[in-house]
Amino acid sequence: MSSAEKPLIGHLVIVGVGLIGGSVSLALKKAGVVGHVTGVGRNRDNLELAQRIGIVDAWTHDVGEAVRDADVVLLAVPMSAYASVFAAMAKTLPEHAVVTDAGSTKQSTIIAANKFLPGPERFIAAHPIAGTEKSGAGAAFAELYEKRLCVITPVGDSSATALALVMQLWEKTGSRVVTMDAAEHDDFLASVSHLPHLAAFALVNAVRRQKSEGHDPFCFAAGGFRDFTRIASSSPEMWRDIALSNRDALLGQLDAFQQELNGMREALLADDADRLLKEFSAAREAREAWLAKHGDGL
Ligand SMILES: NC(=O)c1ccc[n+]([C@@H]2O[C@H](COP(=O)([O-])OP(=O)(O)OC[C@H]3O[C@@H](n4cnc5c(N)ncnc54)[C@H](O)[C@@H]3O)[C@@H](O)[C@H]2O)c1
Ligand SMILES: O=C(O)C(=O)C[C@]1(C(=O)O)C=C[C@@H](O)C=C1
Repeated sequence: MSSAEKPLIGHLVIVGVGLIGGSVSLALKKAGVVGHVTGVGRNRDNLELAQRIGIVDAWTHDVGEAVRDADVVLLAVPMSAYASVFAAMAKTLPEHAVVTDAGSTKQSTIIAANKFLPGPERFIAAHPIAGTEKSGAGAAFAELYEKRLCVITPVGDSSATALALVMQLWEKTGSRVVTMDAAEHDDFLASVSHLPHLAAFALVNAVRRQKSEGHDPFCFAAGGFRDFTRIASSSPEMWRDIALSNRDALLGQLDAFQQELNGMREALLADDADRLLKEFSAAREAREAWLAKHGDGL
């Protein structure tokens, strides 16, 4: 970007400068499409770190002040913080400013925007389907979204200009943008993201509860346990919020998963080798097909 050129986004305000918000800033800076980035958060140490490592150019604890001359505002906070963040920016958000987010569930964010944001038509909900089990600005990296999907869930009265800008923003992070209905998004993510996290937390707890004196099953855990449970190292607060904000879809997925486990239990109880083999083979085939098609991200 030459000094005479106007960047795609003059002033970007990121509320929640953690893994996700920090990585958006690093990616957009790397792409040369953002002028000035202000970070908003609660934790001083995290914000100072974010400035030191070049994620933000300035920071504040005050959402209302930060958005006063924003062009784009990105929410990358836990799901339970949306209502208070939207309410805090309501009075000072300039009319031209566009708002997007990175929350893991989409219906709840649209409901919060409709309730608390003036001009909710300039809120374009988004979800980059990329992450790690780590949290905070120190975990952010510019390449997180490269070759990953970003789902955008516009609604009927979404502003066309806001939608175009938000699509460009996410494309500039390196992701492939797809648009989808918010309810459909929440149903899909309940099965391929939220259920696996609950299953990982539950599995670690099941093993943890088996611990007794002189007998620690964790001593014998290796690659299988490590691969299955990496995501159980994720932020408990973040996952509490995601689970509650997609409660109904997740309850449906838990029921379906329990049925699968019951089927395997029955087969085992009945020494039904054929049924076990059939179930294991079908799962392996489905996973291999997924890896072949989407294993590199898209
Ligand atoms: N981690 C992932 O893999 C992943 C992937 C995609 C989307 N998401 C979603 O992105 C969002 C952020 O996740 P993350 O992994 O970056 O979490 P994070 O914990 O790394 O960062 C969140 C930041 O928000 C700050 N914060 C909390 N409440 C706030 C408030 N009221 N006002 C301002 N700042 C506040 C925290 O201090 C923290 O710095 C969540 O909604 C999450 O569901 C996460
Ligand atoms: O790779 C991880 O650690 C993740 O959990 C990332 C992951 C997921 O794939 O479930 C988690 C939450 C999101 O909203 C999107 C992506």
